[in-house]
Amino acid sequence: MPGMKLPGNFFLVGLMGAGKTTVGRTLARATDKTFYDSDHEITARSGARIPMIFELEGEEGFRKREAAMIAELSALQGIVLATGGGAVLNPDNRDCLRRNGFVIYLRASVDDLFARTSHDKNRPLLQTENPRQKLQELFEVRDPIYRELADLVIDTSSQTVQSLTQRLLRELEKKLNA
Ligand SMILES: Nc1ncnc2c1ncn2[C@@H]1O[C@H](COP(=O)(O)OP(=O)(O)OP(=O)(O)O)[C@@H](O)[C@H]1O
Ligand SMILES: O=C(O)C1=C[C@@H](O)[C@@H](O)[C@H](O)C1
Ligand SMILES: [Mg+2]
Repeated sequence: MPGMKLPGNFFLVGLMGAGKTTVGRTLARATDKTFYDSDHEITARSGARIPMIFELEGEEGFRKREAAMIAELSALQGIVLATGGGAVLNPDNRDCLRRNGFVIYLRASVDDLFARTSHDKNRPLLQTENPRQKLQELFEVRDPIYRELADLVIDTSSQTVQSLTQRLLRELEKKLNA
């Protein structure tokens, strides 16, 4: 199915470690779209990594940069956008995503999320004594928000990135042709 022509933009949402960046890249390649990652764009433009932005400007400062980035990127055409895990907390961001593309929620269990994030220090919200519990709390708050926003929910448990991408392509084709 590589090179499949699907219309519009795809926006990936989900918690830290859900695979938005990883799956987003392969999905973009398979659909001939341009890949963007809001976290990477914020880092590239500010010249500061995310933990540094949190340190200097607090989470509030980061969220302002994130909202500006989501507004700008979601207005583009023919893209796959991996959003930051917390982007959906802002109703303006949710509106931008809803209006400008097809929203995919990559859903994963807290155990999987923990396993996929535990070796990476680049996520300031998980630099706590008990990152697993933090992920559990974030899951409880955000899972209903991701579900409400999403046009498609994909369960990522026990699935490789390749098989997930193939499944996504099949589901997208079905939905978009329905
Ligand atoms: N389906 C999967 N199976 C196994 N490992 C995966 C899967 N999806 C992603 N990973 C791995 O989990 C880690 C986190 O993935 P990724 O960075 O894509 O998550 P993310 O959703 O973009 O997180 P963040 O919101 O923090 O940016 C990476 O090391 C990636 O290779
Ligand atoms: O879940 C979150 O709130 C975050 C997720 C990451 O993608 C980054 O956007 C940042 O670390 C915050
Ligand atoms: Mg990411």
